[in-house]
Amino acid sequence: MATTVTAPEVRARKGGDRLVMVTAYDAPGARIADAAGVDLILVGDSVANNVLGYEDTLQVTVDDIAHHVAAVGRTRPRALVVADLPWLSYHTGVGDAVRNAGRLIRAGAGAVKLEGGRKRLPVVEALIDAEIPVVGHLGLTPQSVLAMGGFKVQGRAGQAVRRLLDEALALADAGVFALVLEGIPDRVAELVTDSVAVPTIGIGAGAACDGQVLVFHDLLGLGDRPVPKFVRAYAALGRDATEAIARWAADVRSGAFPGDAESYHLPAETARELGLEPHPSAPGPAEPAPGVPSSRAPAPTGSGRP
Ligand SMILES: Nc1nc(=O)c2c([nH]1)NC[C@@H]1CN(c3ccc(C(=O)N[C@@H](CCC(=O)O)C(=O)O)cc3)CN21
Ligand SMILES: CC(C)C(=O)C(=O)O
Ligand SMILES: [Mg+2]
Repeated sequence: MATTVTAPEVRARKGGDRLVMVTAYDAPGARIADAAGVDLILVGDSVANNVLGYEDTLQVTVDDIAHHVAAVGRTRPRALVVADLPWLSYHTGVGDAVRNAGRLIRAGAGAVKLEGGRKRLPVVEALIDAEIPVVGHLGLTPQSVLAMGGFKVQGRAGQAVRRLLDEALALADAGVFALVLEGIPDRVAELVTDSVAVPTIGIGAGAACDGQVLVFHDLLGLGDRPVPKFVRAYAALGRDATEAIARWAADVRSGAFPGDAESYHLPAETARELGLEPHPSAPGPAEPAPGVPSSRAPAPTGSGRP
């Protein structure tokens, strides 16, 4: 069994092999991501948009995230599971923040992520004091959507760039083991990456970061709306899934589904006892005594598939 990726191992990847992080919100998503060999799985508060049908991430609660973290954690992935601290779970005091983060760790996370810079330093320090590894998140921070006036690229003006760099340095100083940079110009992310001692993980932050993160549904083409500019879709699973269900629906309506192969058959003996025609691919004698060898039924003639 491969061992789990740890926060110190992620920290040590600064300037080394690029880090790969993807969101996952449930067990099948986590298994798919882990089988692909990603380093980190993010149980993002973007579960709000991508799974729960909300317009923004402000609607999800610690209960919601814990529920999804538990599903991901049950798959025992090799990747490090990072849980987003949702909006208002760390804004009401350091004690609340530690208790809420602790719930996500007990639900199965190996680290937590929170949004914001200098004003989050007391919380970051308290979490680290409580032995909880923390990932920072700067730039386009979706929990600030109302304050930002929309999902807008950040760090475009000189003063904003200087502030971003200062906040990144302060978070790294406080002890975050990685820093997500979202929705900032590539040159700004490069400046931050070259300045901080911890790995940067970019999303809409250009190619210079120490790693990249994307949302599962965006990467796989599972979303229901246009994706941001920074997404590259490597599959069209939403389209494929709709086509598959439509083909099945047509087979149901035409009677082509289910076929023989998808049906159970009466044992020949029972059929005869009831005066019915035995099915050509019927199994042998009904319910043979355990351990008593029975003559095998003839192999099914057709696969039952078109
Ligand atoms: N499916 C999904 N993907 C994400 O990347 C994502 C979520 N959901 N939900 C939470 C946040 C919200 N995010 C978003 C949402 C929209 C834009 C967006 O439309 N950006 C504009 C930028 C406009 C500008 O300021 O230049 C774009 O056109 O890309 C960006 C990030 C990122 N996160
Ligand atoms: C976009 C990533 C970084 C995130 O925070 C999320 O998916 O919730
Ligand atoms: Mg998030």
